Amino acid sequence: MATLTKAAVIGGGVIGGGWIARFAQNGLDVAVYDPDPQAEAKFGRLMENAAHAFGRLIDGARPRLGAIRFVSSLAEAVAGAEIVQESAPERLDLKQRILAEIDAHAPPEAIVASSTSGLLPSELQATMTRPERLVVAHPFNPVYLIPLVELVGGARTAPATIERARAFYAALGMKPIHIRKEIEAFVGDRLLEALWREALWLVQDDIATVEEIDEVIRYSFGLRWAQMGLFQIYRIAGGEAGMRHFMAQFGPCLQWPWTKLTDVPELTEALIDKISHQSDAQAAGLSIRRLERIRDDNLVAILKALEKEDWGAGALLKAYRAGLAGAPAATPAEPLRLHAAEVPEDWLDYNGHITEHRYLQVLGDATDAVLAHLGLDAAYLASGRSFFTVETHIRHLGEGHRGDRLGVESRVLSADAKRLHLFHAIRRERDGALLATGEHMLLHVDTKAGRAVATEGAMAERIAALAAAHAGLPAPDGAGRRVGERG
Ligand SMILES: NC(=O)C1=CN([C@@H]2O[C@H](COP(=O)(O)OP(=O)(O)OC[C@H]3O[C@@H](n4cnc5c(N)ncnc54)[C@H](O)[C@@H]3O)[C@@H](O)[C@H]2O)C=CC1
Ligand SMILES: C[N+](C)(C)CC(=O)CC(=O)[O-]
Repeated sequence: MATLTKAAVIGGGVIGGGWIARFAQNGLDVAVYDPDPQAEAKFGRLMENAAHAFGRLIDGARPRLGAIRFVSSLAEAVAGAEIVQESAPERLDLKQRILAEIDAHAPPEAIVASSTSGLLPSELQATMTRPERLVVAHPFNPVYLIPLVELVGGARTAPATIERARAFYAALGMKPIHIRKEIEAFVGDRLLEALWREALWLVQDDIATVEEIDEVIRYSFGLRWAQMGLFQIYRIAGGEAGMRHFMAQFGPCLQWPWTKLTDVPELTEALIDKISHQSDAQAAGLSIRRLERIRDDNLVAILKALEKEDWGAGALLKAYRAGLAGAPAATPAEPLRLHAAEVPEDWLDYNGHITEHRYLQVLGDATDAVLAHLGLDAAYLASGRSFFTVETHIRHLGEGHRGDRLGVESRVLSADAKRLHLFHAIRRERDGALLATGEHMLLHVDTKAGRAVATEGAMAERIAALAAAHAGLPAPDGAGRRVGERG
């Protein structure tokens, strides 16, 4: 479980958005400052992917979702924060200015972390009055799935800051690695850049296309790297004689040279055009959002496969999940917010509003999210138990339009051994308008016997805890209403 509870993220783009998701999914309340007026909407789309991925990765017990607030000033965001994650654009002058402002407004004991991909922490902390609390915490995209975070201290970083940061990121299911000496681009990006530089040469010299290079990687060493990295794989490639034999056999070719070494190809317009056109052809019409979903689903599958083998990033995932399962269940007296969706064109009817059955789709997905939250996962289904929805009442209260983001608040109205009575409110996120409610009765069933049976064990405990927490909330307007009733 997270060691801290209040975070601030400064800059909510690709990386800041990933941090917000990882923090909130681990129960931290997150305040965000980003001057872009579109930042919150962009984050909403990223969070949809992150929620989908986290739901698939952690299909059992999960921490409560922390609250996320976009605020209008940096000072407001960092007030009361225990960890501030700076994730603004990669410019030293800008970051120095932002870090000085964070330093002036954040509580003195807060950790100040920078997501920089390569700037030196000693330079970043130059404008800070409390430089000892600055640490580079360099993540990898998507932050909500990739575990590594490189921790790099500057000349004036306190060793205690590194240790606090290490404990904090580890508790989020991440793999913090302390890079002992500060160098530009640290370790991960040094390696990636060497490969990228060589790939640019190969494209420029018409040796291979963008797609062919990606195929070379994903059909060969890409498969090996996820589980054993570089050196251990080469050790095995040395045969029984191991690394010494490998070095003797392949060391000399470093001098031939096989590579263009460190020359950097000039990024001419022609080379940029060539790479962009080849990349467009490779994508074959798949949008960035679709590609993100494919990437995330594959990452989840790889992590889960490694988890079964108890190896590498999978062993880390296993330990993290065990920690979550062992942690006391956090069941605050507030509705669950587990499902969100954006209204696409094909959800609209001839009036230009969301058509009826799409409400049922959103409600059904929200019910699935609640069940997953309660522990309905593949293993539970395989054990021959599930839930069936046996009754539904939908009220249509407002009009949703294309592009609206919908968020669902879910409540347990009541539960007994076999029944689960749910109530969902679908709200438009922009203004909180209530568009529809759904009330549903579900039965817990033995799918082989085809009859309702009592829940048991962890499932029964989680339902009881949630029902007890929600029992303290005021009854939602419209719950139990019959069709045709007034008011
Ligand atoms: N994109 C990547 O693959 C990775 C990026 N990083 C690092 O993360 C940091 C952010 O990069 P991205 O998220 O990719 O960039 P981005 O461009 O997606 O996001 C940057 C965000 O910062 C906001 N911003 C601009 N000025 C600001 C200010 N004065 N105060 C607060 N926010 C401000 C922008 O509106 C934007 O939303 C950079 O330091 C980058 O090197 C680290 C790992 C991977
Ligand atoms: C391209 N990049 C240097 C910003 C990449 C990273 O920093 C890490 C990553 O996610 O590959």
